[in-house]
Amino acid sequence: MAGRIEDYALIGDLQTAALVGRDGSVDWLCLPRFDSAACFAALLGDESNGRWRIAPQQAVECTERSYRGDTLVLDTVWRTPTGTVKVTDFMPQRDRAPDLIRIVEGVSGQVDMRSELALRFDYGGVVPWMRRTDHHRVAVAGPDAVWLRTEPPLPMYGKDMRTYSDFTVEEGDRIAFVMTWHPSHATRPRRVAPFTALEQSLEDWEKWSAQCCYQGPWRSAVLRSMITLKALTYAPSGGIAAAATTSLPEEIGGVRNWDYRYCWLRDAALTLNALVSGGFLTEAQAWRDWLLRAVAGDPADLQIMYGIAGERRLTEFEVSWLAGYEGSTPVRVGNAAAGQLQLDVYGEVLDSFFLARNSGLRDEPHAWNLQRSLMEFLESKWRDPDEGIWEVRGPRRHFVHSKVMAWVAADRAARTVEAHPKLRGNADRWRSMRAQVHAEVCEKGYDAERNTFTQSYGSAELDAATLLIPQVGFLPPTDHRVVGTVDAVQRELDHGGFVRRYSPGTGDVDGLPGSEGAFLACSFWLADALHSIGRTGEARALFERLLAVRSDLGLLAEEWDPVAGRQLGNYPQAFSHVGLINTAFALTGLRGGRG
Ligand SMILES: OC[C@H]1O[C@H](O[C@H]2O[C@H](CO)[C@@H](O)[C@H](O)[C@H]2O)[C@H](O)[C@@H](O)[C@@H]1O
Repeated sequence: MAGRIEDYALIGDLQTAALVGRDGSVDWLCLPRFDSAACFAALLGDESNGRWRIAPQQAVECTERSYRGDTLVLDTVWRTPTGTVKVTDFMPQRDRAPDLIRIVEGVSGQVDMRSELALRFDYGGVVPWMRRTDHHRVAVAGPDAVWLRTEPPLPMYGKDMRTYSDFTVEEGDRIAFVMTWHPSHATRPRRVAPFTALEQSLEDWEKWSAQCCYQGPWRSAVLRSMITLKALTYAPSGGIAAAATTSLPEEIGGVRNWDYRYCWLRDAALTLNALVSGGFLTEAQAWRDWLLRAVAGDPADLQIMYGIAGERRLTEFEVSWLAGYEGSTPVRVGNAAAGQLQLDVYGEVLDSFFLARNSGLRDEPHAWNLQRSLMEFLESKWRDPDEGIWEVRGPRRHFVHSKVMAWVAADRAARTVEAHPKLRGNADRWRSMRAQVHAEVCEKGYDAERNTFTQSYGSAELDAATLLIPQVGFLPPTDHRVVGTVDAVQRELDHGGFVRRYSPGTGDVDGLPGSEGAFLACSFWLADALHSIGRTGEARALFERLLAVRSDLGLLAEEWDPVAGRQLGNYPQAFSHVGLINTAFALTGLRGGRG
């Protein structure tokens, strides 16, 4: 059975990522990309759906684990009655084939170890054909091939369609297991030198992390979140995945299980803002280039999300042979939300361009042309109902947050032309749209009796996304409607000291049965809003509560269940880590990720 979500560590090579449990088992890995089929899918089923465990023969869970310094190299340590052993897991940043390297090191005494590899391609459904070739085991099924070897060579044996190796390590021993994926039709992959690759990986990550400009009291939490965001970036294209997994449930046993291994313009724009705030401009440049390629064409064809290389078709289907995380079905691959209209995305994208420009990112003429086309499209669409930031599968509505973000788009476009007169654009028209949106939201999206903005026009429901109103500059934090909204969200969307995004249990809010946990990004937004209205003590207390629910390695899923005291939803999730970074910046008195 899979562990708790927060029991998993993330390792990755900037093209894909693996989740490693406290028991030494890699239970999730998609090869060769984040969104490829998984060859280890025990996370969403059981051991028979593929995993790779290396651990002492006697011990179950490790005694300690940590990332080495400011890197994505994971050390897992077992202290056993006979000795201590360490397993170091990492994926070298890739030139060609992806490698997963696991180095077993004897620390003291002697420990009997076992490696048990069960490869199951196509999301745990396909058992490969295994063969031996000079010091390698090779697993082949359809388009996939995986090569396994050790350095120095160790005997391996096959049993029950798994590959085992039993061995003993003594103090000073170092044995490297190297698993390499490549297309089955290609010639054998080049050999990676595992010990050199380890040194190189440590150096690459330390060098990258050293650029982080945040120097406040929460530096280690901020940097771990930055590293996690970087790990979710698909280096060849600059696309950013929303999370490393599919179908980790928002409710244990429930149906709210979605595939997040894609690039949402919203999540990516917010991620980019956080990276820019942290001093990482190269990623901003890469994502802007990704975006220009992905959305090239008619702005009417803009999707709210794409594949990590810019693919448009993300057809959703259910993986019937996987039993789901703790029985949470269906397991979904693909995401039908790709076909939705979500008006806030335009505001997110224009805001992130605005921030990038103000942060010194090189300007490209076609980047401005793209923003102009997006504005033209939005000018004709902002009055329409949409599916909104929460991607509800019920009927379209006039979501307040969507309209506020349409205001942001018009505001940033007008201000860009004001600041850069050489850029062509009809600032008068955008200023006029900005004024119209503002007036409409304040008239139709605000409930004067309860002194709060609502989820959609005319609705009594609340929405934590309206906490962003002061952050994006729609109204000043001192405005009584902002303060009233903060109070109302605290009163009505509180979930064990954290915040729900809306009330899923009441009425037909999102078209889905069941409930969900507190939404971590929204909880960070409440901390930001509290701080902005001068209630910094409450903001800090909430922020500290949020830091406390991170995993021992500093990772966050999408949601938190305050009753069961466990994380929920896809993992690790960029949205949550972006929230952490922005709140840390705000509470430190530094600029956050908004224009
Ligand atoms: O719960 C309903 C929706 O959940 C997913 O969307 C959420 O995740 C996205 C990626 O992080 C985020 O951009 C969005 O705001 C969230 O609501 C799922 O992808 C949707 O299909 C689903 O309707």
